[in-house]
Amino acid sequence: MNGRAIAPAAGTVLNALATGIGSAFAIDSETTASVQLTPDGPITGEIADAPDADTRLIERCVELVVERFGDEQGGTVQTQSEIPMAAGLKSSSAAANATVLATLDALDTSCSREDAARIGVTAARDTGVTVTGAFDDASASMLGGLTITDNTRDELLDHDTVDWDVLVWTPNERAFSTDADVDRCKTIAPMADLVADLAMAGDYGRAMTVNGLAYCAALEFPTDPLVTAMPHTDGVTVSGTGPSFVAVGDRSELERIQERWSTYEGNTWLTTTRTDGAQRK
Ligand SMILES: Nc1ncnc2c1ncn2[C@@H]1O[C@H](COP(=O)(O)OP(=O)(O)OP(=O)(O)O)[C@@H](O)[C@H]1O
Ligand SMILES: O=C(O)C1=C[C@@H](O)[C@@H](O)[C@H](O)C1
Repeated sequence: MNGRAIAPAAGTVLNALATGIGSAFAIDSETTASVQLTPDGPITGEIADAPDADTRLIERCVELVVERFGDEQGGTVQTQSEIPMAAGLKSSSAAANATVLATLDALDTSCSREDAARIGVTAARDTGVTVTGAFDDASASMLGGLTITDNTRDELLDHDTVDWDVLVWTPNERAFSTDADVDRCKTIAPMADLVADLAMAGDYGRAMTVNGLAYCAALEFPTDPLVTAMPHTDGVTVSGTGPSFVAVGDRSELERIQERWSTYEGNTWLTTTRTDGAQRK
């Protein structure tokens, strides 16, 4: 009873910490989960190249799928990831989605992709790795493309296919979502409402940039990456609760910004959006 699945990372259009409404888009960097189920026994997890990292999220994902679709199986789950952990690129959503699909694969069963994402969101809430549940990130990673969600009800408000080049800057430091100052984020709710209106109207680039200005102020991230990129890109923002930044736009313009962002410490890389989402392998 073995299963395997992959799920992509995502970048932010609208961070949901202020109002519960969020929006994210899948990008081409992924996490692989492998699950081996046994007739009984405990469920244990392992994260490749991160022996000290917290494995409770992926263990809870296996547990929830077994509770709903299995027969008290135990087993093991391993993740291997290209996505830097706690860097704002939705590593937790990708790990949860890949693990849920790999467990369904091992049980030789299935459910709708939206429901599979909701199981991962429940696991994230149960293990305390999220503030709102992050159904925005989970749905973008699971479905591919761009999603807009109401995280207070785990409801999909919109799903769109986007085909963008994406520039990412990932500084060396890490920022766990649950360490973010949620009260400060709530003070920028009027700007989050504006971002939601822009995103619902399909004006994703401007939505991202307003999100970036508001959340860099609230979470005290630098605004220089935004100001540098703004004249040359369609949209730029701090992603999630940071510290990564993402910009979208014309490839040759992004290459110019890449030169500027490469002077910052950390890793700057060009990628694309992903329309295919999470998949069994
Ligand atoms: N590859 C992975 N395998 C297993 N668990 C992971 C993996 N990546 C992240 N996690 C879990 O997610 C937690 C980090 O979640 P967090 O939301 O802070 O990061 P993120 O999803 O990268 O950030 P953001 O939500 O801002 O994009 C880790 O402590 C770990 O429990
Ligand atoms: O933990 C959370 O609830 C979230 C974390 C970030 O990724 C945000 O971008 C997301 O909107 C919500």
